[in-house]
Amino acid sequence: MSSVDISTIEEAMKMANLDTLRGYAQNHYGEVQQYAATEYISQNQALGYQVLNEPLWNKGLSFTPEQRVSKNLTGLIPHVMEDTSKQVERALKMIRTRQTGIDKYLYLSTLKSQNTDLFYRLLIDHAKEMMPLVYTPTIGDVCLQYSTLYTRPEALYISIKQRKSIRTILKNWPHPNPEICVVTDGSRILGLGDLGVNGVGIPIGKLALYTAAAGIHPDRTLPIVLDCGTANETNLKDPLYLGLRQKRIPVSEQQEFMDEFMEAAREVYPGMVVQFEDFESEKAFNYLDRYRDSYKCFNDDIQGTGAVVLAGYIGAVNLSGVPIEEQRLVFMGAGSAGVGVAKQLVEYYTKRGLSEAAARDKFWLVDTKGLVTKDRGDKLADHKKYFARTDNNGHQFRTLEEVIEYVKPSALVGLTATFGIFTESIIRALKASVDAGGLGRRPILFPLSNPLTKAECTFEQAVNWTDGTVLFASGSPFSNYSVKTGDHVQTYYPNQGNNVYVFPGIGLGAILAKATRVTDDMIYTSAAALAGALNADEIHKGLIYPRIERVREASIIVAREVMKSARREGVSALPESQWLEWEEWGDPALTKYIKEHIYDPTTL
Ligand SMILES: O=C([O-])CC(=O)C(=O)O
Ligand SMILES: [Mg+2]
Repeated sequence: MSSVDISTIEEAMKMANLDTLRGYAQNHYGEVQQYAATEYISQNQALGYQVLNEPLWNKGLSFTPEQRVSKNLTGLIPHVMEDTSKQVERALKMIRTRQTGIDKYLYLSTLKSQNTDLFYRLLIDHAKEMMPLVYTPTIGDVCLQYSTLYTRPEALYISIKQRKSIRTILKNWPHPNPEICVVTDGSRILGLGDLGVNGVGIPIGKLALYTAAAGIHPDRTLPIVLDCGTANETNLKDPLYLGLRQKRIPVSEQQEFMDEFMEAAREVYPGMVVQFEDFESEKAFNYLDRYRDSYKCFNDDIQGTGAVVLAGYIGAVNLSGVPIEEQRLVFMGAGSAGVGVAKQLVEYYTKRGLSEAAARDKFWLVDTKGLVTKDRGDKLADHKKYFARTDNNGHQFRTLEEVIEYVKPSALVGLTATFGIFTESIIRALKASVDAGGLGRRPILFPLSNPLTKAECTFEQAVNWTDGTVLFASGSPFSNYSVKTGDHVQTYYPNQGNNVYVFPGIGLGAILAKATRVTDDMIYTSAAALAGALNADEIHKGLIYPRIERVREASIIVAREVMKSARREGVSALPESQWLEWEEWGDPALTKYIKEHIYDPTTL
């Protein structure tokens, strides 16, 4: 809580002893300051090895000579005194000389468990290089190998066998009052399928981003995996697998387990926002529907992905030369993310004045059986029915090629978890259909599946097969691509349309507004806020998202707008007087409040 006015607490220290400081803090400070005061007391009382072994107190080699004496640290650390930047330099050297993504991840994970400030300094200041190591794509490999990589617990593991003890388990978490929980059942980890308990890497990674991108205090985050068995045969056969060695339980049994979990979580941590992550589609939609009106929760894959793609789509349409009324979108993939994104875009169109039916008409969803139509003859999953087409005159379009030929889309979105499914002929057909509408028009192509090994096409392919005209966003990060013709080098910049641009801000906004629900408008607002967060340089470069180095700035803007939406929606439990004050002073006052309430790693 470095943003807390420690000098004031120090003043309190002068006038009171440590015991009365706590009372002083309770009487005079808000919750955050109380937390800081407690931290302050603990830090000042802890000595020697205890300080070094507590990642939030450990300052590595930055302890001053006085601190080394007063905290009994002399001789426990090397003699040199270094500032943060020197220690960041060492960490960077270490990471850059490791050979594999996993090795780099393991180093970072150890650092995180030993020196919180240093880890987050590194992650925040070197976001472009570090985020892919802590999150997608590396986290995908980590989850695949988690049973082997495991050395220590970093999350709560709640198995169906422990149904009766959910409250006890939640209370066993060592940090008081978590504000945000990311929970998965491991059933659809990125595009990698059912990884069972090994999917826990996702909540861990997402919560590290909550801290790096939105400044939620690391001690206030809670990763959880619900172990309901797994359909993954490789895991079940692996003697080192860490989860329950049984097939996934039936959906109805998991529903009861989930009900119990949600109730217990609210009872034990009433202030906590719950983010559902990487549940397979049917459960993802069911749980969101079931809990959204009575719990503080949202689904990142449906709503977070929906919002981030909407933000990018707004930017892309502006650059595409294809007027919004003429846009026609083909979605390859009709799972939680595909349908979630399409619905978010429908909302965008309806907000721009289209009827819901006219908006829905702009979307053609394709799954493994072809175009999703009402009369296809198979039993459509409930979440697909909304988008089932009726304009096919009894004809079924079985392949993506046929659909593109029929629809002549302006935008193609991929959420299939199938590498390379956007082939050269498909991408060229997309370009041709956009070109046919007039000169200077640009195709929108979003291969969004994660990690990179599941991306529907690469950035290089997209550029080459559209003669450089593509407006591109992928879920995992691709590098810039340069093409040399004679002496001229043309560099193309990809966009990363990843939900990391919105979920941290949605969570932070909901927490700070003391939202009792996460409403559709809060999600929609996060997209609009992100679309408006680009700076002049990014607009000049033709980007549709802020550069990833600016994710923290973007998250603060997203959080601010989400807070305001919570207030408009009547779900903010903050006192009216607080809102009136912000209304009087406007965005700068609210932004200041947010900045004062977020964690910023101490830099020495
Ligand atoms: O984790 C990511 O990078 C995006 C995401 O939610 C997913 O692919 O499920
Ligand atoms: Mg996800």
